[in-house]
Amino acid sequence: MPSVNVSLYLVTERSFLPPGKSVQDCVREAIAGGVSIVQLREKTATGREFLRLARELRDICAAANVPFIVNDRIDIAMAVDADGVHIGQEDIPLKDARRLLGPNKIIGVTVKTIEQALAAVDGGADYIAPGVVFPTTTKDNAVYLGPSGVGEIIAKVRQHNATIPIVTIGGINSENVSAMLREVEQASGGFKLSGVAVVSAIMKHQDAQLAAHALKSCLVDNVVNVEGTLALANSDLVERVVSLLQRVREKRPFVHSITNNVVFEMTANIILHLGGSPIMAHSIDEVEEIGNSIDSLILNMGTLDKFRIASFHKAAQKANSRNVPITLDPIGCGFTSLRRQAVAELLSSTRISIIKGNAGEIGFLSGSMETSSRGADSVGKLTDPATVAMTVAKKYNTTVCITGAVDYVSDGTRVVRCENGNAFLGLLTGTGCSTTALIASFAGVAEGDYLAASVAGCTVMGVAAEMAAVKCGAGGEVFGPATFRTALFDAVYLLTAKDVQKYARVFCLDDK
Ligand SMILES: Cc1ncc(COP(=O)(O)OP(=O)(O)O)c(N)n1
Ligand SMILES: Cc1nc(C(=O)O)sc1CCOP(=O)(O)O
Repeated sequence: MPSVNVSLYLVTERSFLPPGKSVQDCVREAIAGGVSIVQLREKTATGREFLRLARELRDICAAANVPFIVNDRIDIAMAVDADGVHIGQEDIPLKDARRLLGPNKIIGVTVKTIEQALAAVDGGADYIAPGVVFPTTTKDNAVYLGPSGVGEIIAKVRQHNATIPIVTIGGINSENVSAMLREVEQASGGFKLSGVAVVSAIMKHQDAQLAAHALKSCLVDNVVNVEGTLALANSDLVERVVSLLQRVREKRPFVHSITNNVVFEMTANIILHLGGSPIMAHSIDEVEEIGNSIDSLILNMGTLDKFRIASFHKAAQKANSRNVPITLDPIGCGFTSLRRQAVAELLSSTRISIIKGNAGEIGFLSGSMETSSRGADSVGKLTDPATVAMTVAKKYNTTVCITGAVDYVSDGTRVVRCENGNAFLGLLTGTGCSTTALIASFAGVAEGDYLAASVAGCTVMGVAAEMAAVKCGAGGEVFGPATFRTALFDAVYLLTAKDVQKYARVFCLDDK
């Protein structure tokens, strides 16, 4: 039997599907997004339902030339002539499964220990699945191995001289997968995983194709036999980010920040580490003069007062007169009447090149009732952030960037999804303002392409966060948000064009 491609393995769970979506549609979309193998796992289905679903999914998978695997039920796998089965340590033993299915069917085995892994290899399994690699709520009481535990199993299996595909499972999503793959490779002494298996990261997604695509793009070069760099992201956009990064480092744009008291030092440093030249000044007595020589202006509405508002207007007038891009970070703009009035006045009297905010802030500007602000924090969720970004961009004739676990950027015509990032970013105050500072630095050299500048800012922050998060765990230098901050700033400073090309996950949503 040729080696099975387990690079992106979808395991189904109907109860996770968004309302109105069928498991068949989800599987079709996921295959279009790059899933390489599908397993039907429906623990609550009756035997008949399971059989019917198995038949339908077998046909969908066969049409796409993707192997179709049945979880646990060898009888159903045989009845529908599936490509194979997946069994756990409590299921029918591998030896009996092989006797029933014959040599030409795929048998995958869950393993939790090195002993179980070697036994499955010696018993003739076609792939093994050590896990869970991260805690998951999809399966109760799953034994947690962590990336280091998975790495140890891979090391022992490879030292045993086995080339069997190894796929891990449990709590994997597009935010944690890149870092996890690198950690596993490190812990195994340099052996890569053959793939990742996911349930919720695809099944819960409104757009399973996009979800699969995002995961798949993280596998490039990090998983055995998944090669290439840009094919899965929008390569033109990635190249634009690379060229903006080079331009910032060559031209050192002079970026003026009128920003909040919490992030003064952080903003100056992130601009400096990227390659720009920061100036932090908010006195009304000098902002106009400073405006004579700057390349980019940031108006950040945190810790707002009437003096800062007056400085905003004076600096903005000067910037508009010189065609210098202005990036507005409307912190908590719907939260108090001072902020509501300030943002309304600024947007009606000033040409703003980019508005960068969280869902609560941009939701407020769109008139949406789905989100609100509690101070600087966003409350609630936008059902369709891509459309909200586009609506606000059109309304204010600007470029809009909504930051969150996934960022959306729109210039009113196009929408781009930026998927890099890491959960640590949410634990460190000021990372949103730092993204604004990166965007503004790129805007200073973007020659009017503010969509690209915004995508560049979000992507650099996201990729740097992923690279910093790799240093978390056994033997690493990141223990929590404080050490993450140091690693993040270093990652921005050290970021190369190659890193961007390898890790950027940016997608132009051309159906908008
Ligand atoms: C790819 C993959 N890995 C692991 C499992 C878990 O299988 P098992 O241990 O049999 O547990 P249940 O799925 O039966 O709950 C899997 N299904 N697929
Ligand atoms: C089906 C399954 N088996 C596991 C094991 O380790 O044996 S973990 C798991 C569920 C993984 O779901 P999610 O991708 O949503 O975390």
